[in-house]
Amino acid sequence: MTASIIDGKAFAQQLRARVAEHVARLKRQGITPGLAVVLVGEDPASQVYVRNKGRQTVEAGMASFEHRLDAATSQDELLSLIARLNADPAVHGILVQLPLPRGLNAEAVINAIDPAKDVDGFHILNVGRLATGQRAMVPCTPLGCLMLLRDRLGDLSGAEAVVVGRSNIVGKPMAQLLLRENCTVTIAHSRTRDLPQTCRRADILVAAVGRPEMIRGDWIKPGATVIDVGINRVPAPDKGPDKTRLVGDVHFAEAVEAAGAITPVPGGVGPMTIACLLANTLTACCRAHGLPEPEGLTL
Ligand SMILES: NC(=O)C1=CN([C@@H]2O[C@H](COP(=O)(O)OP(=O)(O)OC[C@H]3O[C@@H](n4cnc5c(N)ncnc54)[C@H](OP(=O)(O)O)[C@@H]3O)[C@@H](O)[C@H]2O)C=CC1
Ligand SMILES: Nc1nc(=O)c2c([nH]1)NC[C@@H]1CN(c3ccc(C(=O)N[C@@H](CCC(=O)O)C(=O)O)cc3)C=[N+]21
Repeated sequence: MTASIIDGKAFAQQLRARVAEHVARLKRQGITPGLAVVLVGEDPASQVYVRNKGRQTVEAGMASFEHRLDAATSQDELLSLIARLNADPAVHGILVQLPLPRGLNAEAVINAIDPAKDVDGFHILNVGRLATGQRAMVPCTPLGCLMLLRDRLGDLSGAEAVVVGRSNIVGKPMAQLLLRENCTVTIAHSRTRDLPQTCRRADILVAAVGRPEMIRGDWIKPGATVIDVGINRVPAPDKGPDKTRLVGDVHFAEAVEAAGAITPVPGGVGPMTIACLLANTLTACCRAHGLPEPEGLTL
């Protein structure tokens, strides 16, 4: 069996177009959704993401506010920027790019964000709301994965879902969303005793590990739907000296022979993350103005 390739790039483009339509309607009412992105330090990968986010925010018709701070920024300086953004009515969404440089306390910074503007869904209040089934801001990457899964499979009820990875930004919220969808959810991690055998149970396998091509073809149940969240830059000597390419956490060439459907890297989950960030910003803006929320853009 050869898997169908889930085109996250095309799905994300459609989602951004729908967001842009709603934004245009809001602007005719005199409201412009605004997203503030805070980047501390000079991590090259983060700079690329932040630039992409800013560009796509503007393309959707929203206002983009970029704050680039020196790596030596103190916790107090960062917290006072967050306080200003919380108070700014033109800012409906705030994203602090992670990881933060050493010396800064990410937990404290995230929990200082107004939960209503927490478009990453990382604030403890949004985490708790998601876990208890209350209306929350849902983390962008898991939300994007869920949209792809629903589009492909429809009702997920009763499916065996295995999430490899238990980070606060991907693995745990992904597991919460799958549980909400009535999947039977297993969360695997570095202490899982028999990872290959655990993965073989999965009708839905989500890989968020950060280890290039770790998940092999024979770990995949025939016909399973595989969502590869991993973004790993590895050397590509075939392309020339010093060249690199992106690979996921799943060994794509092997997995494509076993799975029913699979997301590629790049062009899978990554573009969905940014599209969901824009959707969350739109949702936050509508909530802030007491307007009805556009349908189908969040849970
Ligand atoms: N496409 C996108 O939009 C995004 C992609 N990413 C990518 O997703 C990947 C995961 O990101 P993130 O969740 O932040 O990563 P973290 O490093 O925070 O978490 C990795 C998780 O994988 C587990 N793990 C590590 N090694 C193994 C192993 N050998 N076997 C089983 N489990 C293992 C860890 O287990 P333990 O807890 O026991 O240490 C941990 O729970 C990365 O490649 C990242 O770049 C991240 C965010 C967005
Ligand atoms: N507060 C915070 N929120 C995040 O959501 C967040 C973060 N910090 N820190 C880093 C991770 C990573 N992340 C990605 C977003 C888009 C792509 C993406 O667009 N990827 C493209 C390729 C990009 C490329 O070519 O480098 C793709 O997969 O097709 C990837 C990864 C968001 N993250």
